[in-house]
Amino acid sequence: MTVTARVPASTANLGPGFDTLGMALGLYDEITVTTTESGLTVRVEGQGAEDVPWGPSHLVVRAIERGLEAAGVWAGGLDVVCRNVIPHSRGLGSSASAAVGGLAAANGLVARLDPSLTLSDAQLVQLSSEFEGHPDNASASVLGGAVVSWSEDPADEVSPRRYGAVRLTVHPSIRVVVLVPEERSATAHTRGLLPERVPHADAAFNVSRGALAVVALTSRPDLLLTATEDRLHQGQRASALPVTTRWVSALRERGIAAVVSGAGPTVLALTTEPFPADLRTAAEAEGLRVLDLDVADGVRVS
Ligand SMILES: Nc1ncnc2c1ncn2[C@@H]1O[C@H](COP(=O)(O)OP(=O)(O)O)[C@@H](O)[C@H]1O
Ligand SMILES: N[C@@H](CCOP(=O)(O)O)C(=O)O
Repeated sequence: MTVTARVPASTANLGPGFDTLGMALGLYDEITVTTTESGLTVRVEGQGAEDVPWGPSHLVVRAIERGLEAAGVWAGGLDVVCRNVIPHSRGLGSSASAAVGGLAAANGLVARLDPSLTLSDAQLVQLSSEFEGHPDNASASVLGGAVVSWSEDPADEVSPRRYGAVRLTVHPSIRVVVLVPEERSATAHTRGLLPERVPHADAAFNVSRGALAVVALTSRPDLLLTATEDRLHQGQRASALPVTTRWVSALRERGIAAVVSGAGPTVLALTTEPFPADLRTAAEAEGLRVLDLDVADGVRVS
């Protein structure tokens, strides 16, 4: 049996929605899994091929195994081929896409073996968020569109944290542009820069902007600039992301709703107009890749 999962990248936070809002983006990794008699073979092409392990500790392999285990299915052996397009450690959710892609591929195998065991989207959101830790990225790659995600504290010490998400339909006039630097930034590192506590006024500020972001994304794109303001994470991470911070400010000064994509360093710009040619030229001259992307649907398996 062979299945292929095509999984989109994602952008998390969208400014104020720290660990909550996300959006699936039209850059895709493809994972092809074939069941074999025994053993494991892994081949990786494209982004990260030289960096990730080609064996049982590979994120995609671990996610496939987790998906099979969750469905109660066992495979004698696996051949896994990853064709990666999503850049790693740039704030485009590559690790969440790897988790979602592996789980979805496993689910494709399960569906062929016994359709009654197939995992639902809600289970995929739960498993991928548990697995990777960022429900804003993971649920966007599962469900597509923009998402509001949440988590609930476990009832006891042995139960897992519970995750949920709903999909929002993004207003058709919203265009997405990302500015992707060459330099990497590990999410774990920039999360470490965040303070334990935040002032109440800043929390209230982000509550208003986060709620407004849902309105702006779905029906009032004219509110995007205000709706993408944030006081909870971007300023706190700025020292680790000087180029990103400069570009976010420069775009916002031109009236473009720009934010740090996930934990950075990519810049996400949401516009209703074509991205200004002078800014594109200037960003490219600094070595940033400027990509116009579609808002994507969720992971698909064939
Ligand atoms: N497709 C993949 N296959 C295997 N490992 C991956 C894949 N994508 C990401 N990873 C792992 O996740 C790390 C990046 O995760 P992270 O720092 O959260 O950044 P990102 O914003 O890209 O998710 C990579 O260095 C790599 O170890
Ligand atoms: N909400 C998380 C999102 C991390 O996204 P990534 O694409 O940078 O891994 C955070 O801001 O830490």
